[in-house]
Amino acid sequence: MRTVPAATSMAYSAKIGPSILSSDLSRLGSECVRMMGCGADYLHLDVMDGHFVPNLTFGHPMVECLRKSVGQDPFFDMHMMVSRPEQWVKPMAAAGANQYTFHIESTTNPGNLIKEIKESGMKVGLAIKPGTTVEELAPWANQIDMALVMTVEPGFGGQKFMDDMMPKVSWLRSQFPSLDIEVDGGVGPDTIHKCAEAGANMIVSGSAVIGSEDPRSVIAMLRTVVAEAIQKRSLDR
Ligand SMILES: O=C(CO)[C@@H](O)[C@H](O)COP(=O)(O)O
Ligand SMILES: [Fe+2]
Repeated sequence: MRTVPAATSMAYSAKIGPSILSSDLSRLGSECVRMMGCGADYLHLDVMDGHFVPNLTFGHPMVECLRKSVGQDPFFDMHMMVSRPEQWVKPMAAAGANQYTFHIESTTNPGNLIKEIKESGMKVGLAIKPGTTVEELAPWANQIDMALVMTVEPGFGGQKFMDDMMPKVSWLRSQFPSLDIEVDGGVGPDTIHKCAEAGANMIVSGSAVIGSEDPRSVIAMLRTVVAEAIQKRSLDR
């Protein structure tokens, strides 16, 4: 009887999501199309409200236009760096968002928000800032689709990767072997090995991908490193 190779039993896979924050925002639609054409698995869209973080980007009207412009296919992971994330669940779902990733620091009732996001037909991501412990996220891990471990203080692209967040990723991977775990902030060819070894499988990369002359090669390199780490973990089990 044939046995199923361990590698195929892993529930998660390597996915690369460019953060379009560092692109030419006057050409957001074509930048998204360009990233998908370069092999991106999904798009990470950073929503900032000037309150939860000291920077301002865009909201659901922009997402609605983007969806019309890029079509139904690209998966939109909305990174909601906003206070009162409850208020944008329905508008984001209507605008065409696929995943609503909110910060645990921004709400007093994560359980209810998770429920509302699911009822709106979106996947749920739960993010923690560098100062938030992974134990605060853990009670919700079985109810969410993805955990986001921030590797910079949220608010700006182009910051330095924080190595000391990697124990959070390793711990989550050990406790929740099939959970999608995303890292975001300062991730690129120089830092991807640490993320991959710790157990991250969804990789947000802004300036390293967008600022590259060859985004296709950078995306492919990031995916290969993560896929190899996943393969290695599955064989070690
Ligand atoms: O959420 C954020 C910043 O708050 C990120 O998504 C960054 O925009 C990623 O950009 P790089 O750090 O990769 O340049
Ligand atoms: Fe982000």
